Amino acid sequence: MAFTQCIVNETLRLANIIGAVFRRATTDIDIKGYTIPKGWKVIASFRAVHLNAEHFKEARTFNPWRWQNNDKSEAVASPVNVFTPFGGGPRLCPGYELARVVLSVFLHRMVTRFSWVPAEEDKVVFFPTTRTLKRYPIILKRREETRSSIGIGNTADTGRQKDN
Ligand code: HEM
Repeated sequence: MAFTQCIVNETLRLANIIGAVFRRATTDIDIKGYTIPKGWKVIASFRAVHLNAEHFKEARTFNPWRWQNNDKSEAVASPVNVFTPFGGGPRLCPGYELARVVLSVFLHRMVTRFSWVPAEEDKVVFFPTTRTLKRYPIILKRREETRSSIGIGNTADTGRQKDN
């Protein structure tokens, strides 16, 4: 499921359910010329970093191929810790591997077994959390029923090259 991982990464980058985390400074901290005094609360915005064009080329475009083979030509040179959908350090999400497996299996089955069309227009919103306004209603069909009529093969996990 290599390409599925690219889809999962790109989705977590652009539309992660958790946009930021809160921290409290336990001591005075100097960062890039600013001092965060001890006791102050700070918000670490993953979203701001994930959508920063200094770190990701055309950062607001959904481009799962940027993750393929860690293609460096797609990424702007950046430190390794700019992609942090599950946080990092001592409070790193302990469920991150489970979450990735569940997402991957769900997506893989969904794409290879079903086809769908939106049932009505919907919209992604990012505040206070990432979600779709109408829970993205779809009309779902089993692929077995549609494969011959609309010519779908099992190409969902093969990436751009084989999609053409
Ligand atoms: C896409 C799915 C998920 C995302 C994006 C996510 C993201 C995060 C993030 C960013 C944090 C760090 C919060 C912080 O630094 O304050 C966190 C913490 C945590 N997550 Fe997740 N998570 C996901 C799924 C899960 C799952 C499936 C589980 C458990 C089965 C889980 C359990 C936890 C727990 C217990 C913490 C608190 C860790 C601590 O404070 O030491 N998460 N998660």
